[in-house]
Parts: sequence; C-alpha cells; structure tokens
Amino acid sequence: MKRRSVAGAPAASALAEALVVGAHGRHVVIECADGQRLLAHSRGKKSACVVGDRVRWAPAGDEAVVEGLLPRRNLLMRQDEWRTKSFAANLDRLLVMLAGEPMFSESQLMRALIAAEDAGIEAVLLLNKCDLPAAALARERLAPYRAMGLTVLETALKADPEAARAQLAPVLGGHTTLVLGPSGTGKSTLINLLVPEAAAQVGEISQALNSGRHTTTTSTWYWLGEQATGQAGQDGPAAARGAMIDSPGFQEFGLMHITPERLATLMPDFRALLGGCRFYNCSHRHEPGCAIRAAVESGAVSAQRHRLYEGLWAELETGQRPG
Ligand SMILES: Nc1nc2c(ncn2[C@@H]2O[C@H](COP(=O)(O)OP(=O)(O)OP(=O)(O)O)[C@@H](O)[C@H]2O)c(=O)[nH]1
Ligand SMILES: [Zn+2]
Repeated sequence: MKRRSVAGAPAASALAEALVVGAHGRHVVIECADGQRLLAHSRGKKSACVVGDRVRWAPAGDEAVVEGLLPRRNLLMRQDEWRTKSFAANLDRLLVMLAGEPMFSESQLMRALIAAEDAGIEAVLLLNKCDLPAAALARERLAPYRAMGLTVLETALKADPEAARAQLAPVLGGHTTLVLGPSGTGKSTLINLLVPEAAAQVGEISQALNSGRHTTTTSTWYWLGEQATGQAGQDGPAAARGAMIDSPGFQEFGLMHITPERLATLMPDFRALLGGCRFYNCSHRHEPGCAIRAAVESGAVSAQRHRLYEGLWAELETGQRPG
C-alpha cells in the first residue's frame, strides 16, 4: 500500500513527540509540534495507538514510524463478546450528546457513563434540540442524572447556534473532549459550529489514511477555535485551544471489560449507598436487607436505573461464561 506524507517529509532528527489525530488499524496520522501532519505506522503486530495518544516517532522515507507510546492518563474503551475497541486516550472529559427527538436510550447513556467512570474521566451531558417539544420528556428522564451531580447542558444548536456557542465555548475551550452520542442528535452540527474548517480537518486525516470516505469510521481529532500561532498561553497551544474528538460506537457500547460486581461502584447513586446492605457482597438484585433496593422502593434511587443495572449484570455475567 502506498503511504505518503500529508505535508512533506520530516527532517531526519532525534525522536520527536507527536499527537495521534487519526488512527485506522496500524496506520495513524500524527501531528508534530509544528503542526505538520504525517502518515505513520506502528511497528507492533497490534494497533496500539489511538487518537489522543502521544507518541515518539522517527522518519521513514517520506513517512514516519511510531517508535514508542508515551504513558496514557486514561483510555476510554468498550468491549463486546468479540472485540475491544478504544475510543480515545488522554481525555479531560466525555461529552454525551442526547436529544428528545430521536429520544435517547437510557441504557446507552448509562453504559457510556459507567465506562467513563471506570476510566476516571469526567462526563458532562448535553441535551440538544431543546427547541423541540420532546425536549421536556428528555429533560425529565435526565432528572436522576442531575440529582447524582452530573452537569446537564441544554442547547438548540440549529435553532440558536450563537447561544449554544456562547454556552459551550467556555466548557470545551482548553480541554480535550470526547463527544459521543446517538445518530441524529446533532454531533455534526456541534462540530460544524465550533470547529473552523471541520470538513478540511477530517478530510486531511481520512485522505492520509486512504479511506477515501468522509464519514467518520474511527475517532477523529478536531482542533477548536483559531489555529495556534505560537504565542499561546503558558500551558502550550493545545491547552489554550482545546479539541473535540468525534467517535462512532455509542450505539453498541459493550462493557464486557467490567465485572458485574464492580457495576454499582461505577454508578454514583448506587455507590453512595454501598456499605448499607446486610451482606457485604450484596449484588443489589434479590438479597434481603439491600440498601439500594430499599432506596428504589422509597423513590430515592431511580427504578429504571435499577432495572437497567439488573439487565447489565445479567449481560456481563453471561458474557464471562464461555459457551
Ligand atoms: N430542531 C433542531 N434540530 C436540530 C438541532 N441540532 C441539529 N438538528 C438537526 O438534527 C438533524 C441531525 O443533526 P446532525 O448534526 O446531522 O446529527 P448527527 O448526530 O451528526 O447525526 P449523524 O450524522 O447521523 O451521526 C439535522 O437535520 C439537524 O439540522 C437543534 O438544536 N434543534
Ligand atoms: Zn445491596
């Protein structure tokens, strides 16, 4: 397969650091400190790099070879029966986009939040399409999430883009945010609003990866705001600018990497009650003297979340049993 550099050959020099802005199998697009983008390949058998990774690289003809992966702060992943997929690494935040139309799935939301909690990444919810009547029901369904301390932002990206921009720019600026959400919720609208030349940014990456597609098939890095000019703040251009990573995969969010016994520790409303059950190894499903089930009875914990928890438990338990 022919590989080529995106913006000219790298100068031969000592191993430099770069940021992974696109990845497809063993092919990655890296962005060097000066903004130059190169197609690189990793040496390992497995594709170890994901978007958001920082790597050390060496020139290899007019391409680059990834020689090493710098330690990750975190990694958000999902895992089904067959495979593990990584969304991105080194995230400051997960932004889950939801809407009333199409009505979001609470199961998908819960899975994303559990995975983020497991990876140690703060999650923020964004309810979009608030100009539509269905937003009222969506807002209601999000009450337990607000009650457990999550920030729920509200926008009408299409109907009132300027208000949305004013609200979101301070939240996203200076941070690396992974954006996840079901199709039709407004992810593209969000990216087009906040990312200058979004089409060009993604086009450059997919062209380099030779995918020839402009639809998102893997995670893609988008710089926010203006191109860094070198006089960025003392934390460096990335910190001054912030970035969004767009990832597919919200729809099939497997949690097979999490044991059922850990689920409750990754759900803030359940976690707050742990220790109150009669049995130290309570599964919070059928045991007498369960503090979480008592809270469901009294209405302090959402019955729907408890139902979804039971379903997830069964899924993770079965998934771990071969055959
Ligand atoms: N009423 C209303 N419609 C919106 C809003 N934001 C986006 N839309 C519309 O919703 C539809 C889906 O928006 P997209 O931005 O394409 O959604 P997406 O999440 O990227 O969807 P996929 O491309 O399928 O992944 C489009 O027709 C948008 O114009 C909003 O705030 N209010
Ligand atoms: Zn219990």
